[in-house]
Amino acid sequence: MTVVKLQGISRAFPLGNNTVTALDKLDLTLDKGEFVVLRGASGSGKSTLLNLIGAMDAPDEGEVFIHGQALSLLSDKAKSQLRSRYIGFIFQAFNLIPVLTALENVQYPLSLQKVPDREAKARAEKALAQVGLADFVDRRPNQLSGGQMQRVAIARALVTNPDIILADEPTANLDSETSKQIMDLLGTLNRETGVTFLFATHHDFVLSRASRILELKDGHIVRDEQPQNLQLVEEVHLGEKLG
Ligand SMILES: Nc1ncnc2c1ncn2[C@@H]1O[C@H](COP(=O)(O)OP(=O)(O)OP(=O)(O)O)[C@@H](O)[C@H]1O
Repeated sequence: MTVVKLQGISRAFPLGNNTVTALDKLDLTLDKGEFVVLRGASGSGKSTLLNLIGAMDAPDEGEVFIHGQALSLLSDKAKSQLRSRYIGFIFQAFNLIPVLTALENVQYPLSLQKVPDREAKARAEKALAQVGLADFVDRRPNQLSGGQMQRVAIARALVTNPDIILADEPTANLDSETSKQIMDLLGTLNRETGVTFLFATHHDFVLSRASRILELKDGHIVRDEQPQNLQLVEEVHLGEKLG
């Protein structure tokens, strides 16, 4: 099932008297359950792409479809409803609310959806248990490690049962061991819940966990591969070397 479709997307930003083209006539389809890594040098357009899919920004040309719904036809209110219903976000800086406990942070998106308190609390507890934080529900962000804060942020993204979770460098502020644990957790959640993940990252160890690897360069997708194919390519090269 297609969750996201981008058709002929272009996005440019003004820079002095010039414009910088961040994305250039880009097409992309993401299906339910994919675990997609988005790579590319700094400035290649990764964040711009995530912002467009997350309905946080609009393209200059082309159309973004979420569940077949063209975003350009929606009012701001309808867009934020669609965002809250179908899309979860995980940020590099965690973006937790400091005065709220872990439980309250995770409950927050449900209160925006007007889910009754009791149900919201039960769902938030379940999401925190899913990320291994059942014993930390009453802690505030400053009483948690970086890895634990990112787990709270993951629980907050999951709690609304989104179809897709967008993550911009989710492991950028974590040490490598914690980053690996967080990636393993995202992989497990992807398999268990079927949620599609799309995350921008510079970390190479993530590649072995991906079901699809996209690479952006100068606003274009220059690579779109499944790891099995990658392995095949590596084997062929190896075969060539051995042969
Ligand atoms: N709000 C903006 N105003 C002006 N230029 C912008 C804006 N947002 C992005 N750009 C430019 O668009 C291009 C793509 O930026 P983007 O942030 O999408 O890249 P990125 O791949 O996410 O980079 P990084 O890995 O450094 O986060 C860059 O040249 C950037 O300078």
